[in-house]
Amino acid sequence: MEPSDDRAVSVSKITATDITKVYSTKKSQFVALDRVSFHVDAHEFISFVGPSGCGKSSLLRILAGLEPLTTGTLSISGHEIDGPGADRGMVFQSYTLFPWLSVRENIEFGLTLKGIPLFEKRAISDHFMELVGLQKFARSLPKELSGGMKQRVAIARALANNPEVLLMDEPFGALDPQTKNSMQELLLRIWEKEKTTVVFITHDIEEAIFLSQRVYVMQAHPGRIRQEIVIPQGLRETLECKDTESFIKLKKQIISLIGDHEE
Ligand SMILES: Nc1ncnc2c1ncn2[C@@H]1O[C@H](COP(=O)(O)OP(=O)(O)OP(=O)(O)O)[C@@H](O)[C@H]1O
Repeated sequence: MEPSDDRAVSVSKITATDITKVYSTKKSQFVALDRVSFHVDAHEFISFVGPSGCGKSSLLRILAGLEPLTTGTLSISGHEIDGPGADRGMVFQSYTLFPWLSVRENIEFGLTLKGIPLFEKRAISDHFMELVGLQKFARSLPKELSGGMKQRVAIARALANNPEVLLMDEPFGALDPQTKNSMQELLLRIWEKEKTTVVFITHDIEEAIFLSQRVYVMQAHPGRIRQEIVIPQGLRETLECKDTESFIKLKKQIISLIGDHEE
């Protein structure tokens, strides 16, 4: 189930050291993130969970280069992040497809901007449409798709640009439970196949345990990392694993970690 990733020889893809984020207004300052340090190795799937307001989205926006950090350092493959870049693909909760473009055109959007030749573009979009099971919908417009299908296009579009890291902010948060489950299985399959490095943000503790190799549990006021939880290998084989004793035990452990700090 795990990709052939020997942690002994793996290199940190993302290194964050003592990141602080302070939002300033004319009258006040608000510390959203306080000395947050973490690392993500190449090909790892990492999640951040925590109560509302703990700074999860701020952290992802900083990783995406959409928001500057206040102090600290943050690098991807040794290069400091100083703005958005093609090395990072993003998938948000809200559907961000271009409504006037077909599924194929949405997936090819970044490739068109890069001037990739047509035959190469077609091969890449074919591969990713197949990966997310949307070959039959190549010509459909986003308005003709369900929420789950739109997110599959968003994932395919992000991956088509061959990013070093895939950043996902509650991508399945708006989906019904059944669709959410099938999207989680699909994402896990894609991750195993493509060996993408993924940073995933979610409120859903089950989702984080099911998808991730490690989970960073955050606390709020100010936003800090409370604990790093390593998910045991072999725990997350199929969706049924969510009903096993060890899965439920881990879930309770994370809930109590978050709960302790919400009082
Ligand atoms: N642009 C901003 N200006 C001022 N404060 C902000 C800004 N963006 C976020 N904050 C504050 O920073 C804190 C962290 O916000 P953030 O959205 O990162 O948390 P979150 O963990 O993603 O929350 P949620 O799970 O509810 O989405 C919150 O208290 C929020 O009000």
